[in-house]
Amino acid sequence: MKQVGFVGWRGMVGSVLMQRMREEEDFSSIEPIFFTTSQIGGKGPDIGKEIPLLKDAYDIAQLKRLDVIISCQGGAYTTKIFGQLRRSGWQGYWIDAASTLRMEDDSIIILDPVNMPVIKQGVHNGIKNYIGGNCTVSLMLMAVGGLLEEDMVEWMSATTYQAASGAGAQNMRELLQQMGEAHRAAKDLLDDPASSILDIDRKVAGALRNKAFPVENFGVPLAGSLIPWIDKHIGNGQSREEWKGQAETNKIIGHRDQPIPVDGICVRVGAMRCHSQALTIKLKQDVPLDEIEDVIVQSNRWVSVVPNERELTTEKLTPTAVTGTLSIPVGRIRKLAMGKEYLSVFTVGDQLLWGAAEPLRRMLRILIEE
Ligand SMILES: NC(=O)C1=CN([C@@H]2O[C@H](COP(=O)(O)OP(=O)(O)OC[C@H]3O[C@@H](n4cnc5c(N)ncnc54)[C@H](OP(=O)(O)O)[C@@H]3O)[C@@H](O)[C@H]2O)C=CC1
Ligand SMILES: N[C@@H](CC(=O)OP(=O)(O)O)C(=O)O
Repeated sequence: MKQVGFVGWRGMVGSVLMQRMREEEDFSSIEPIFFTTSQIGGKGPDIGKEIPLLKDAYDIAQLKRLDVIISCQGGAYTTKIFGQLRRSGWQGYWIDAASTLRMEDDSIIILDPVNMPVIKQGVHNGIKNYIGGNCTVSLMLMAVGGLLEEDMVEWMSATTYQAASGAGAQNMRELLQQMGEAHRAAKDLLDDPASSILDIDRKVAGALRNKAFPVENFGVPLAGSLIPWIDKHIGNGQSREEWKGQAETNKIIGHRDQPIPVDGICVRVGAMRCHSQALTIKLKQDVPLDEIEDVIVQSNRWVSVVPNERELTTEKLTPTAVTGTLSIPVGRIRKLAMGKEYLSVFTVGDQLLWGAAEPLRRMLRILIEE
């Protein structure tokens, strides 16, 4: 059995990974060893079988014994440990949720329902580093990867509606605190059916702008508002999250020589853990909508088409409907007024599942079944 080390298993992404691995009984075919940066000698997670106590995630000698390491610990850990480990001669497989190594030539971005041939070729060629993609990119490709695979797309533009979870566990908590504060400010007026809605609105706006409003993690209010910037500025007016759209998409599908343009605006909204995206797709030619829908639904078994009707859309194409599931609904599919090659699509996906943990556990399976 392969010895597999887990670092970052108790964080938010790591916990979702543990849950999925238990559900899929992945632990039965490996010898798991759990690591920590802060609780050496403590107890690991309950995985339904005996495991050793937690080992030091900075102990290169321990890490060197492993066949595979899965890290959900974050980029700082990868930056500190990965180079040392490789320089020490370690030849094992490194599977990582962090973005640090994604664009390196000796790594593959993993999203097997979309790029299994690229992954298989990588394993065959001796590539040892397999990195989960950016959540927005992975969810977009789970939704419309079929159109790219069929070479139907000239360019794509995404406007995203990204959940608080993408910014971390503390940010999810802060969003809820902000919601509570906004409600508290208006509660007395809300309880009075005769109160004026404009008075309620004024109270809420006052609370959001108050210096005491909890913004330690987001920096500004998200509840009752939105934030049209995610991650750093890369210097050309684009945010790093927006840059990843084209860079990672083309690497995932293996199109690095003639990249398909992908660009747009990434926006944080007050959803908990589902990212949504409105995509404008310029097709290479006019294709009827029923053919487009066929290509989308046939591309993987998690994607589904929601008919472009009001009731079905509001019921099925929302973060509330999708959260905690692997479903990738795609809806609002229609041609835009700009012309028959201009397609509009809306999609929703759980950013902790397909956007983070699921590609990692599936990559481990691929390696074990090799
Ligand atoms: N959040 C996201 O949506 C995505 C994140 N990623 C990547 O995954 C990395 C990890 O993200 P995320 O899971 O959100 O990070 P977390 O902050 O939830 O967890 C990271 C580590 O913090 C330590 N930690 C300290 N206090 C606690 C606590 N109270 N509860 C749990 N863990 C604690 C744990 O390490 P220890 O046990 O060693 O103390 C844990 O492994 C990111 O840095 C990013 O690179 C990738 C895609 C999406
Ligand atoms: N940046 C994403 C989450 C994330 O972790 O992305 P990446 O894995 O590319 O750093 C978000 O905020 O929603």
